[in-house]
Amino acid sequence: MKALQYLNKYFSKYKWRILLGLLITVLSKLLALKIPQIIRNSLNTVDEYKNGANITIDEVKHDLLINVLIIIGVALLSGFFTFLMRQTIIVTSRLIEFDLKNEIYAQYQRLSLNFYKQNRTGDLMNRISEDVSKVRMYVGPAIMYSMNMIVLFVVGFTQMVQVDLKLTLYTLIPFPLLSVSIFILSRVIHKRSTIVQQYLSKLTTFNQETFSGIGVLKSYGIETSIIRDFDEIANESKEKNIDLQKANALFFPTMILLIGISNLIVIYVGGMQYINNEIKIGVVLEFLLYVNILTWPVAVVGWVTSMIQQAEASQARINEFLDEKPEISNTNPNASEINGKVEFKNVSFTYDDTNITALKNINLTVESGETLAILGKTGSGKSTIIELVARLYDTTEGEIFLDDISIEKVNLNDLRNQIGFVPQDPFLFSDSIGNNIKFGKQDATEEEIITAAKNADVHKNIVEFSKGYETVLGERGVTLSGGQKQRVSIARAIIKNPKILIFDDCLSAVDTETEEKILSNLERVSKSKTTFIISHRVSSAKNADKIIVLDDGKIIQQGSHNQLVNQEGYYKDLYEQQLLEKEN
Ligand SMILES: Nc1ncnc2c1ncn2[C@@H]1O[C@H](COP(=O)(O)OP(=O)(O)OP(=O)(O)O)[C@@H](O)[C@H]1O
Repeated sequence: MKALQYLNKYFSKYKWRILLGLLITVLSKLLALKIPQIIRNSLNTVDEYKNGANITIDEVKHDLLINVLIIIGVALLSGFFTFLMRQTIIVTSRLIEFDLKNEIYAQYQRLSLNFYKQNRTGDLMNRISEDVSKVRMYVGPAIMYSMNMIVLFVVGFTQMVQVDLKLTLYTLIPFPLLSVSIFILSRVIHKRSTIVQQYLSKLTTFNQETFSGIGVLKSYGIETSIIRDFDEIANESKEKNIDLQKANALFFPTMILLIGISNLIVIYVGGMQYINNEIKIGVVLEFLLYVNILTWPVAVVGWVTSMIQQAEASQARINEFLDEKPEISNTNPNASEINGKVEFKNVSFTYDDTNITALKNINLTVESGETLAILGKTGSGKSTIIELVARLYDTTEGEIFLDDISIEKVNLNDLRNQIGFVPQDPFLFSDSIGNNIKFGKQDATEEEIITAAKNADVHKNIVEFSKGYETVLGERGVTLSGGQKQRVSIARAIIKNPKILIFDDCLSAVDTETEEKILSNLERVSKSKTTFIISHRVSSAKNADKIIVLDDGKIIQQGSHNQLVNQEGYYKDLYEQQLLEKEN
């Protein structure tokens, strides 16, 4: 129950609703437990009349009629209270479910990029949907049925004792046995439901990955082997579910058996007591009704216990993510003015998960408004440099300064707001092209969207679609080519009008002619902005104020285009090779 303590703050938030629910439950059960007493009195009256008591048949009929009317009234009122009980407690559980989902979602947004690299999307989705549903079963139905059970037991037991202590004790003989079986079975259920939950996550992750990579799967023609893999996981998941169901299924027969024994005890012991004139006949019927009223709450004990066990397992999984501290966090609550001068001083960086040192003792300065081009072989550390500028990671050694202030002391929101980032593999949302561009500036006008698209040289393509900027992209919409995606993504960065622009190899999918056009537009747009261009082409780098060449995380060359083409090395070789390709 430790993990579930996390929910106490929500119980405290909705305490009045829950208390009202509790009050209504007490009232409803008090009324339900009146019925056995009324029936006992009716039967006793009939029995007394039969045994020659001083009472007329009309008085008996009148008594019975009144009792029938009271029973109908009590049943109706008890039903109404039961309705209200569901309305208060189940509605509260939906409110807590809503709050918890929002809390998890907000935490997901806070967590750093590294967290997403270490955890699978399917797992993240499972915790916010499946696990939260399991927790809701605890805060709603489980609590409602527990309250129900406690009230019925406390009130029912008190009434039984008041009527006859000896018969009560006999009736309750099977109950200790019941508690022990519930304890043993609930432990088994807890273990098995944790395993079932893990398999569910595994299945969701598997599905999510296969659907995202469906193009690759089909092009490699490995559908059959994927179906086999799915079948294997689904089969294991099924086996674990069957194991859980076996334990669940044992509950009801155990309960029914023990309740049946109680009924037999009431008939036998109560019958004997009646013969010995210790009790009246109505009491036997009253006790049989009590046992049957208590049957339902006892029978659901198993179900409730398993709901609580599953909720405990799910909440523990949720807490794991809620307790996660974002690796990158804002340390400066005050606004930061950003001009765009970036300086790396002895910066080294090692990725935690792979232990790869991607950058080794980097020193460089990019003045505000300057353009830096970064070249180098694949895996040489180019993307890592700009990931550090955007503070997606913090340096392992050395320091990065933004306008002469340590980047870790700059307000993180202001930093990110002043960066227009075009990643290597652009991501577009399943929304219209216009909205995808507007993502960079929510209040952008139509004119601004068009200008940005023109600067990214994608306007012509967009207007060719019948719905123009309203064209919906994604799963059920139009699929853009790699080059078009890159250019929409560039338009999204430009429209933001940030102080720092970052282009991570984002012209790789366009031809050299389009590249030239975009670059000359960018030169105009990015005039007063600090710009980072990562590329494998000299054509993208040649106009930059500074160029650096990386190799294995180290800067091996730096200077302007003119300086580097006159220097033996990677840049000159690349330049000559690409010149040759162009001529051919
Ligand atoms: N998220 C990550 N976790 C662990 N290692 C990483 C991660 N990202 C990159 N690396 C490793 O760091 C090194 C530098 O990668 P980086 O992406 O910076 O290279 P790059 O020069 O941009 O390559 P490319 O031109 O292929 O994009 C590589 O060895 C890479 O495998």
